[in-house]
Amino acid sequence: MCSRYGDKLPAVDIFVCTADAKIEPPTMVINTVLSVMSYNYPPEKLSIYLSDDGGSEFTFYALMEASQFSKHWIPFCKKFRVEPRSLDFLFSEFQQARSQINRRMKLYEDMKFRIEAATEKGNISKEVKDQHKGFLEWNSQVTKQDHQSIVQIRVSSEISNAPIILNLDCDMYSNDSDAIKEALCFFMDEKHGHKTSYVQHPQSYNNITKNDIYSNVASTTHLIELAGIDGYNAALYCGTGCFHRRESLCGLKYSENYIGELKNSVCDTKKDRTVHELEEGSKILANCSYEKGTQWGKEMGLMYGCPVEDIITGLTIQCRGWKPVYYYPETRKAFLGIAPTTLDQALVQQKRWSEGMFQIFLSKYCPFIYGHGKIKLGAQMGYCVYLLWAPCSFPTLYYVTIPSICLLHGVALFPEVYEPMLSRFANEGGLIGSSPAEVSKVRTLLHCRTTWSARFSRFLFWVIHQKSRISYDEITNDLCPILSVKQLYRVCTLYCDDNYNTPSVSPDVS
Ligand SMILES: O=c1ccn([C@@H]2O[C@H](COP(=O)(O)OP(=O)(O)O[C@H]3O[C@H](CO)[C@@H](O)[C@H](O)[C@H]3O)[C@@H](O)[C@H]2O)c(=O)[nH]1
Repeated sequence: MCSRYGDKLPAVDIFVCTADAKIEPPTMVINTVLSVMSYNYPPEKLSIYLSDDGGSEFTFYALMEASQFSKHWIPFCKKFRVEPRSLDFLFSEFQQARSQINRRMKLYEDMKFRIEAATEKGNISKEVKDQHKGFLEWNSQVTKQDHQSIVQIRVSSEISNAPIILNLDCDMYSNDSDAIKEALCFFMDEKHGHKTSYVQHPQSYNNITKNDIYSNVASTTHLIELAGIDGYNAALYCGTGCFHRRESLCGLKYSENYIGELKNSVCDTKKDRTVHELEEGSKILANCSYEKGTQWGKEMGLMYGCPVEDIITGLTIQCRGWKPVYYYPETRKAFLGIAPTTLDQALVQQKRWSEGMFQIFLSKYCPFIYGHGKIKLGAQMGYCVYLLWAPCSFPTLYYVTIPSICLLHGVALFPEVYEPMLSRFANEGGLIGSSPAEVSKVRTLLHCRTTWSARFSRFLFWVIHQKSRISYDEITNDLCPILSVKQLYRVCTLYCDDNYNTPSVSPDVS
């Protein structure tokens, strides 16, 4: 792609967001930042932003360390084509490559030690603080909830204004250094590229446990549901691992006249302004009060006011006429994150998601209302697979509890079999046309005083026999592995009473 488009490749802004230095350790955050800094992409076209809602000076310090470390790390990655470019992962997984990476590993471990020691102590030494004037922003009045502006999306419009934006959670590192180029293939497609608003990657994890009891792999979601909904041009925006077209994210409506040129823009304003001027200008934009009375959070940028702002944002973009793409690369996942591994983490996450999605269903953003006439019916229904997670928990709960309890207590799950039903089953089983003696045998079978499940099992066995016209011996010896009738047979023999003793001899069915 670089050789084909050369200088015409668009600039890309990458946003990593973090919120709490305790839950999201600064070393993890810089792992993500360093992994995206080392993309195989012209460095002058890449701008990386870290949004720290918690305003932690430890994260700031970690970034400062990372910027020093990157001078050793990025050239090394590019020279030896290291994959993936997440330090923690690489150093823990590829012990055999130690000799090659020993020097970087030592540098990294020293840096990690310094950052962790400062975080643990809750204090950054004066010596370190003197190295960067940024530390002056932190004083005794600064708290997690109330601090000066750090970075917001619209800030990048002041600084780099790239036409493509990648947004990432801080625990989601880049696992494929060519991911930007792959995503650009969609945006730069000559036929359909101009309609593409975003390219969403699945949310995959690198800490999947052996039994994956919280179902973090989510194969059904990733390989079937999201891919299926994409067939209706309605890829869901999942909040991370997503490449956006800046214009569509900032509220532009798609129209047939839209050319969709990805201008290699570096904001004009940047050229004549000093770093200090840019910084001051950005602070105004980043302040929460900037968006009061504007369309930010309503029509522009991410939609606020809902725990799953990403789903709503994706829906509104699609309703403005854009066609997003869901991309599941088969060879190498583009991003890997950290999945919840304990019950409380999993419950909190699932509860927040299902609550937030049900809120959307009940709000004016319900896809059947908001999306009516704007997106396809299949897409509206596809959204509801997720938006109705919360109420779907009731039937799910029923299916996992009630049948198990019934089976344990020998209670019938289905109504008792009675005469009109029998004729239907008999038809299915090929009994119609059988001799009266045969039919009578089945009747006896169904009405003998054993448990309901035994009767039903015996009946199934009979149906197989009738359908296939082969002997019981053949069924049990040859077809058991395929049809699993052996268990059925056992159940039959166990519950067989005097009225009917099929399993031992093959009845005459001629
Ligand atoms: O006030 C906040 C809260 C969270 N975050 C960051 O947002 C990301 C996701 O938050 P998290 O609490 O880890 O939520 P998850 O449930 O793991 O996130 C998934 O679900 C969210 C809601 O749909 C999406 O926003 C996320 O992108 C998606 O990964 C993390 O990097 C946080 O640091 C902030 O920047 N500010």
